[in-house]
Amino acid sequence: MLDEIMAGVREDVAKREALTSLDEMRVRAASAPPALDAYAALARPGVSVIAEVKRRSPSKGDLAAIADPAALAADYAAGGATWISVLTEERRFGGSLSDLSAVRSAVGIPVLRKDFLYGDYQAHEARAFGADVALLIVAALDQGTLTRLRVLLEEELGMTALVEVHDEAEVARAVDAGARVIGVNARNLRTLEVDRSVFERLAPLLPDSVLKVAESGVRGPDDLIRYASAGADAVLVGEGLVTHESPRDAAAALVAAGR
Ligand SMILES: O=C(O)c1ccccc1NCC(=O)[C@H](O)[C@H](O)COP(=O)(O)O
Repeated sequence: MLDEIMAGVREDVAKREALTSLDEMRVRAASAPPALDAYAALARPGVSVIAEVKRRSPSKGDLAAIADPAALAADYAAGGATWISVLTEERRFGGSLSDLSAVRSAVGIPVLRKDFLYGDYQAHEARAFGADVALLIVAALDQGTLTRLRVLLEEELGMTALVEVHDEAEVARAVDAGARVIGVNARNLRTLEVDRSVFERLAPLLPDSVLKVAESGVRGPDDLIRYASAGADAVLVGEGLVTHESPRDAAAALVAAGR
């Protein structure tokens, strides 16, 4: 699944880079307003909620017809979310960079670009379109690229890197790359099944200094409480919010449970 997604992402990035060069994207990133301190926002007491703008997914197909991603993000922020996550991958998730910039304009809290980054172009693009955080998936990157992109995002672009792992070996690689925020994704990339016990297994391996994000499988407050008792500092929630009749109320209920 990951290889198929990456192949499509590479084709799409090549098309965008043919229109706007890396040099031009660097200039756009450098002229964007400074990134918000997403790390500090997540480090506050309690379990934070990262609320995701997610239209569809490989595992579930269409999830929600999101006509106005900015309005959805504003609802999440009003519900007390700490970050907004925006899926920008187009082919499998129906996202876009337009969604990212619309959300950026609508909220004053940190915004995560959730995509399949493999190179400098996408990192500069994330910053140029207003992201404060970008996802790095360990399984998609060799160690040199993982470390280089983490440094580019955090030390050059002033952003925060959310480094995503699925197993013990990837935890070691994320720590070696200097990750300060690590997300454990409970969704198996081969079977696409969600197993919340993966967080319970991997969280004890993460250094105390690292902020721990539990990704996938939060359908309501009970799931947040389960992740919290295993040491989560934050939960990242997509389907459970976008499919709710009131995403704002659903976000608020999670935020209340996380306090
Ligand atoms: O959601 C998927 O089907 C998926 C498949 C393959 C790679 C990534 C995938 N999802 C990205 C995510 O990590 C989730 O959107 C995020 O953790 C939220 O998960 P959920 O709350 O279960 O929608």
